[in-house]
Amino acid sequence: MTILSLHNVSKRFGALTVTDDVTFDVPRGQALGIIGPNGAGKSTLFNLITGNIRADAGRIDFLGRDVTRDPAMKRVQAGVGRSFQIPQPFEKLTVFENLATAASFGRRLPERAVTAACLDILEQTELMRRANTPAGQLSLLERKRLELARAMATGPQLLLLDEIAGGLTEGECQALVATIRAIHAQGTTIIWIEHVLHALNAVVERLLVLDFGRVIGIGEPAAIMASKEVREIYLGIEI
Ligand SMILES: Nc1ncnc2c1ncn2[C@@H]1O[C@H](COP(=O)(O)OP(=O)(O)OP(=O)(O)O)[C@@H](O)[C@H]1O
Repeated sequence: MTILSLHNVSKRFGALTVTDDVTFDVPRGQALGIIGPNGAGKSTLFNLITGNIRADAGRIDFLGRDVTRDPAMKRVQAGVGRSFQIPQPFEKLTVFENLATAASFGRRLPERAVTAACLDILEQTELMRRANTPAGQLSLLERKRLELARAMATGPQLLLLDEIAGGLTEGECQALVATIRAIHAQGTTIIWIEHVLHALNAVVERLLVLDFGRVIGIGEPAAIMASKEVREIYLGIEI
């Protein structure tokens, strides 16, 4: 079953076409990676899927329903969860309070259920021992974990991760990858934008390549990375 479909979606900022006639499907349960040079339009694609910006043309279906005109809040409640490239926690709130805020925003749950859901996510994201620490005191890896946890707290069926591995050491990156793999193994569909290709390749089953807002390839990661067009874009970068 398809969880998300984009049909001929386009977006312009002034004279700049940032999303150019993008069409693709994501089957439920899949992990899809999105790669492409800086400015290719990757984050814009996420903003279109979450409803943070509106498409100029085309249609977006989520769980079989046309959500193209739905506001962001409605899409969160329908099951679209998202982490941001730059973590945006409430610095003075504790890790638990940050999660509880995200959980009550994303799901209409009674307070006890919110607490249970948050405890589950703290366990999954290895933040339990930091539950009562203000977000502002976390290490970079913990901030990334909190960003992931906040996205999970909204109860997503589709989890969008925006460059969550950036800036981590190799060891930290592997630790975060293990957590994301475990979340995926439990059935959450993931779309992950990432420049750290080996992290991406440890999780995703399919890769989409974006360049100047256009999809220039989508398919099995090894085949995509071997294609001439992709190698040209990444010329000089070790992949
Ligand atoms: N709100 C906006 N108004 C005008 N231009 C924008 C806006 N948002 C993004 N852009 C432009 O659209 C283009 C694509 O940006 P986007 O952030 O989607 O790229 P990206 O692939 O995510 O890049 P990066 O890998 O650097 O994060 C860039 O040229 C950017 O400057």
